[in-house]
Amino acid sequence: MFDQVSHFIGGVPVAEGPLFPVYDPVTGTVVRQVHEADRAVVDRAVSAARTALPAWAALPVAERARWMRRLADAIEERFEDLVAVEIADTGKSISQTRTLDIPRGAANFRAFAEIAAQRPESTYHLPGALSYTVRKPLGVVAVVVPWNLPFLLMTWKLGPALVAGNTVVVKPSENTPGSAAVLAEIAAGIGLPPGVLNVVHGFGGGSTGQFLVEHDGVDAVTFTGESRTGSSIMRSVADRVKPVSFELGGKNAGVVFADADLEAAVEGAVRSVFTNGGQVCLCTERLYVERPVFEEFADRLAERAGHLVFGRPQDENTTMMPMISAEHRDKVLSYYDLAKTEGAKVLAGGGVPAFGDDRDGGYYVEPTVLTGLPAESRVNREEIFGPVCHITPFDAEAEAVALANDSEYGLAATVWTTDLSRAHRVAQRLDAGLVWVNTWYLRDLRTPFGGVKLSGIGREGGVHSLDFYSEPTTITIKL
Ligand SMILES: O=C(O)C(=O)/C=C/C=C/O
Repeated sequence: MFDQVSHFIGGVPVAEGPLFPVYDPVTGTVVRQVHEADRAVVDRAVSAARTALPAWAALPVAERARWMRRLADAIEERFEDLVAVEIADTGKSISQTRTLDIPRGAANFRAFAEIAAQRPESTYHLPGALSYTVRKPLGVVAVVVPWNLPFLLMTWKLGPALVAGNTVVVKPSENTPGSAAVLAEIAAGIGLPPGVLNVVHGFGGGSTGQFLVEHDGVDAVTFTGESRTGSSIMRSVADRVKPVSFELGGKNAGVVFADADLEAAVEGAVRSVFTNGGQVCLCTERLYVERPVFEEFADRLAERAGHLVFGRPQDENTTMMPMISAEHRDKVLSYYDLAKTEGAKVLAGGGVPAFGDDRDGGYYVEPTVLTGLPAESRVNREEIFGPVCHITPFDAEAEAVALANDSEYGLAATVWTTDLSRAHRVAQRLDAGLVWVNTWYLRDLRTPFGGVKLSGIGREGGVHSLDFYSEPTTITIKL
C-alpha cells in the first residue's frame, strides 16, 4: 500500500514533485517514496482550500458535525490499513497502534462533532441593550503535524478546524506520510467536498512546510513539534500577524514523594518515560524522588527498563520501538554519550541493542536511566525525545517544586503522592500546562491541552480548540 505517496488537492491525488524515500525504522530499509511539493503545488492546494471555503463555512454546524462522524466511521472501516501504514512508517508496536494511535483518530472527529454541535451560544443583557456573538471560521488553516503520533495528532487538529468551518492544507512529517495519505483516500471515498481537506508532502524549512505557512492565502497555522520550528513559523507569519496554535517541546518533570504508592509510581514512570520510545511531547525526562525512597525507586525503574521488549512491531508483547530516523537516533545517542562524559551513573541502558538480524539496520536505542548529573546539565535541560530519564533525589517539597519548575519548558508534569492536600498544593505550584497526579496521559478531550514557556502558545481540546479555529463577532443592539 502506497509505494508512492501523492499529494491530495481539490479531492484528487496529485503525483507531482521529486520523490524522496521514507524508511522503516525497524530495519532502515525504504518503505515508500513520496512526492515533495514545491511552491506551485502548495499554491494549488491553498487555492483549492480557498475555493471550497465559502460553501463549507456556510453549512450549518450540525451538517459539518455529520461529516466529522462520517469520517470517524470511515476511519473505522479502514482501521487495519491505517494500523499497517502507521506501523510501517514509525515502527510502533501493533498493541499501541491498535489501542491508541488509530482509535484516537475516530475519537477525535467524534469528540469535536459533539462539542461543536452542543456548544451553547451566549447573549448579554444590559438595560436597553442586547449583545450576542457570532463565530466565523479563520479561513484556510495550515496544519503542520509531527512524526511521533502522526494520525492521532493530525486528526486532533482536523476535527475542530473542519467542524468550525475552516478548510485545511495538511503537511505531514516527511518521515510519516502514510496515514495522511489513507485519510485523503477516506475523505474522497465519503465524498467530502473537494478542497475542504488537502494534503501536501515534503520537508519543513526551505521546503513544503515553509512554503505553506508563509503563503499569503493561509489565514492561520496550527503546529505540533519542536520549539525551534515553532519560533521559525512565528517569524514566517509575523508580518501578517496570523493566529498560531503551537503545541511544542517539553522537558517534563515527575515528582515522587516518599508517601507515594511506590509500585504505582514506578509503573507510571515506566509508561511516562518509555511509551512510544519516549517520543511523546508529554513523556517524563526528569524525575525527582524524595530521598527516603530514591534508591528503591531508581533500582526498580532501572530493572523495569531492562525488561522492556524489543520485539518486532507485529509481536503483541513488544514494548520498545525504534527511534523514527537515523538522525533522531543519533541525537538521542549523543545525549547518552554526553551523560557518560559528564560522569552520570548509568543505571540502565546507555547504548544500542544488538539483535543479530535485520533490526541492526534500524534505529533502536536502549531504554536508559541516568542519575548523578547536576540540574544545569544539558541532559537535564534540553529535550532529548527518547527512552531516557534522569533521576535526582530531593529532601523537601519546596525543593522538588523548584527543581521541577527550573526549566525553559512547561508542558506536562506528574506528581506521585498519597497525601491529598500535597497533591493539590504541588500540582497548582508546577509551571506546566498539564499536571497528572498518580497517573499519566489520562485524557479528557474536553480539557485545555497545551504548554507554557517554550512548550507552546494556546490550548487545544474541547471548546478551546473551537475558540482558536473561529473568530467571534460581538454584536450589540440598542433595544
Ligand atoms: O493526546 C492528545 O490529545 C495529544 O495531543 C497528544 C500529544 C502528544 C504529543 O507528542
